[in-house]
Amino acid sequence: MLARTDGGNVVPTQKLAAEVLQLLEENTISEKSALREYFTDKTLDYRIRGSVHAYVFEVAKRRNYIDFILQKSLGFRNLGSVNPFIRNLLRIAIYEMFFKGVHPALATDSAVRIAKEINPKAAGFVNAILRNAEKLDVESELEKIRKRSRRKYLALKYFHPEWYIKFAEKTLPDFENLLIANLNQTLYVRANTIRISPENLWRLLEGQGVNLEETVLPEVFRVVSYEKPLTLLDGYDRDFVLQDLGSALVSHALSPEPGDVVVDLAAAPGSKTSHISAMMENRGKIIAVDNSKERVERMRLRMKKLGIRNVEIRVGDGSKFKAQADKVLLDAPCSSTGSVRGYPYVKWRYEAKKFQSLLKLQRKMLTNALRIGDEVVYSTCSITFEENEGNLLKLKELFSIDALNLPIGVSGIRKYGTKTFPHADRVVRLYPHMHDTSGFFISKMKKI
Ligand SMILES: C[S@@+](CC[C@H](N)C(=O)[O-])C[C@H]1O[C@@H](n2cnc3c(N)ncnc32)[C@H](O)[C@@H]1O
Repeated sequence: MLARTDGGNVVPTQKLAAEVLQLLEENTISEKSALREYFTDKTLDYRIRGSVHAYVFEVAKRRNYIDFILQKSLGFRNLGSVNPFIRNLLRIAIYEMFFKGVHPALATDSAVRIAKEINPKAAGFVNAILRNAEKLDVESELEKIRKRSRRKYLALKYFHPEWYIKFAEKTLPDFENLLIANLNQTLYVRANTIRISPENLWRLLEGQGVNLEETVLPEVFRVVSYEKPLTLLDGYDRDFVLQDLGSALVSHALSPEPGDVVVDLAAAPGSKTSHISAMMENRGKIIAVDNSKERVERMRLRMKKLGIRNVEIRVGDGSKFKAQADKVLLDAPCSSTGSVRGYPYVKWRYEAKKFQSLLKLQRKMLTNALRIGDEVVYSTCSITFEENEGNLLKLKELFSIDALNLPIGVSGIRKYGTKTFPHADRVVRLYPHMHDTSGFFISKMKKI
């Protein structure tokens, strides 16, 4: 597909997608942020945007497999030493050849043309690498890996890093189903009941070509199909938000009431805050805290568009923030291992050291949450034991755990290596392969 950019030149979408992938590789931002940033100063038709969006997500999802093919095709030269734009252009061409069903000659031709524009010398290189890739017997290369290491093989087969497989196999007997479910995202919309009833939202979206299905929550619908990107529809971030069903269940675990004072300690970009506000009928008070100024600013604009009036937004450190509340939500910063359906790049950014400091931060924030209020909901969009049951075990002298009564979910993990979490049946886990949600952990505790 060809895109006409602001300068009036006709540009292939693969070039735009390679630029977004480069942005993503060079900054610790999500696919959605990279696309938003990239599109800011460009007027592009929504179909072009859609095509760039699809390339970015599909390549990001399979990055290890694509890089495996590229590295084999490069021989001794390291893929990391290739110019970043060219590297991402090559990734796109490999994706087209091996997954999109584009004829290898066509995929190569379009990558070579784009490379020629950037740097004529690079065009020959791109051509040579893609010809090598076309000749590569990927199946037998994979077979060699399978014989050497089952985990390495599964990592390539299901497009996940080895550390993820390691976590998943320790956590779930049927972890391969999770890996498969992680590859396809289901979208959900939540009615902003401050402005619209769920019935009227259904009509509003149906009138714009969206097919919906009911879920276990009356205000949340599963998106079956759509014609135009949901973010471009009338009512987006005003009458409805895009929010995973699992994320919406977290606010139900908190069960806020109209007169409550609630503190949301890691609130941005405000999906749960806005849901809690709607459940409180825009009454009472929510203090929404986050330490990222940029995310807080986005949240501020969003709350305004949603018509929310009972939220006080603060930039602050949730591990030290002082307040008093009836109920506290800590939807903690986490490794996001449950969110890879919607944020595939998360898979390629894990660092063991960062993981350890995240665990410490989560415990500090949870300890502070219990200073602020007697009732705390602790949730993460992570499937690891350490960030969830593991953290609760470490702080167990501070609280008792209340049983949750959510319409879907399975118990937490009781046995993990040498550790035993005795309250597994009181906490809830949600999994992509079981519940068609992001992976979530939800727990509710009372201070003792
Ligand atoms: C999982 S996200 C929260 C999502 C949010 N609850 C929602 O539903 O939209 C975690 C948030 O924690 C914030 N964060 C990280 N460290 C923090 C800290 N020390 N204090 C407060 N917020 C923090 C991040 O900026 C991020 O916005």
